[in-house]
Amino acid sequence: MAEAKKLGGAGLRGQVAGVTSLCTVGQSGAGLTYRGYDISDLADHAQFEEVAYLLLRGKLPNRQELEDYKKKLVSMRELPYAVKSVLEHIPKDAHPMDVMRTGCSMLGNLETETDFSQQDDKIDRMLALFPAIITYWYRFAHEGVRIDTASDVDSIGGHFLELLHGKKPSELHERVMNVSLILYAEHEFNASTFTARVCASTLSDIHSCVTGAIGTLRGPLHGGANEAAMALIQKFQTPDEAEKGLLGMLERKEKIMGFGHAIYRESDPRNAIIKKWSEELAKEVGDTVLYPVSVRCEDVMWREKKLFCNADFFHASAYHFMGIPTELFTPIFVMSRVSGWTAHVKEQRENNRIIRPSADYDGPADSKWVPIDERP
Ligand SMILES: CC(=O)SCCNC(=O)CCNC(=O)[C@H](O)C(C)(C)COP(=O)(O)OP(=O)(O)OC[C@H]1O[C@@H](n2cnc3c(N)ncnc32)[C@H](O)[C@@H]1OP(=O)(O)O
Ligand SMILES: O=C([O-])CC(=O)C(=O)O
Repeated sequence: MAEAKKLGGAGLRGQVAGVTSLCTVGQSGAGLTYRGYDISDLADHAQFEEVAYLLLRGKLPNRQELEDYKKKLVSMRELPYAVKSVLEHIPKDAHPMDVMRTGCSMLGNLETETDFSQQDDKIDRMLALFPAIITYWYRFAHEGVRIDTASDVDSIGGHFLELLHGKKPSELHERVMNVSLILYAEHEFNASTFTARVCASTLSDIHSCVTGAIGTLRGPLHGGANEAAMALIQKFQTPDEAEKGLLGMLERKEKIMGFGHAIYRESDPRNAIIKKWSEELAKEVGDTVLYPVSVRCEDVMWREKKLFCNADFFHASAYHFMGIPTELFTPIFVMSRVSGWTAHVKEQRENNRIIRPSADYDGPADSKWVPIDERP
């Protein structure tokens, strides 16, 4: 019984649950790779669309292939009328991750994957449309405007910023979005990806796999941590205040969002990359509070608990400096991770057996049936 309880609380940590050729996480010497490419090389040199192609088509595109792929994605940006109509009926105070989940699910009703040979087109359509789904709803709910979701900004990150702010983004902001989408694209058997693979293993359709994954990513222990990290850093006016506040939280055994990781033990390689961009953006906007507060949080957590920032922590300030509302942080994660989720769905489909582990039973034995009127 005690053994079963221990297992139940272990979150399958350390169990190998399948095989992938998409990504390695936490291997010494190379913290994170996508199909063997180091994350810092990809963040320094690649476009997000190039990385999506790598994950989904199995190799880096050549110049012509990348150009064609980007053109295809740009051509798929028109939101169907029925999706717009559903989005217009979602209340202003809905959680944007619920909007993403509903938008994806509605798309699945309109453009159902009836045959797996359609998977690449369905996936590309989601990649192309997710920025429009969230910004169409957000701007309609908050400003009462029906935005035109077509645009000639050809990057997915730049397109999102343009739809959100109603103007072309600066080169710096488009670059940071690009890096951010690359960092979030893929991460082996994390909870949301595993959800997508379990769904795929039943031979379900691609929109169901992604809808389930969005629901899993929403939680604050996973993708939702970037929003929770923002709420944390905004509580403090100075680094000293942040230090005092964090020490109190640690004493009360509260979880500090944006810190720690299920696999990495010493650092999350994505942190140094997004931290650098957050610093650059802080300089651009003349911030003297959020960035120094974030750095102090990082120092205190390492000094006190040997806990390090994960990918989410410095994303909070970086997104904030680009004028992105906090509640849209996790939907950006969706715009990116849909590439990783669907690459895993494709991989699962290539060598499928329904995923069905076992459980150790620790409930009562030999329960005797009691008629309803005789129950206490
Ligand atoms: C993109 C992503 O999804 S990254 C993850 C985003 N999530 C967060 O930032 C939420 C905050 N972090 C956490 O809750 C956890 O670190 C998780 C969920 C990411 C990983 O959970 P686990 O694998 O269970 O963590 P781990 O085994 O390393 O925990 C070791 C100890 O450190 C503690 N700890 C871990 N993270 C934190 C944290 N952020 N704040 C305070 N304590 C923490 C745990 O409670 C545990 O303490 P215990 O032994 O007294 O129970
Ligand atoms: O791998 C995990 O458990 C969580 C994570 O960092 C991610 O999904 O990017």
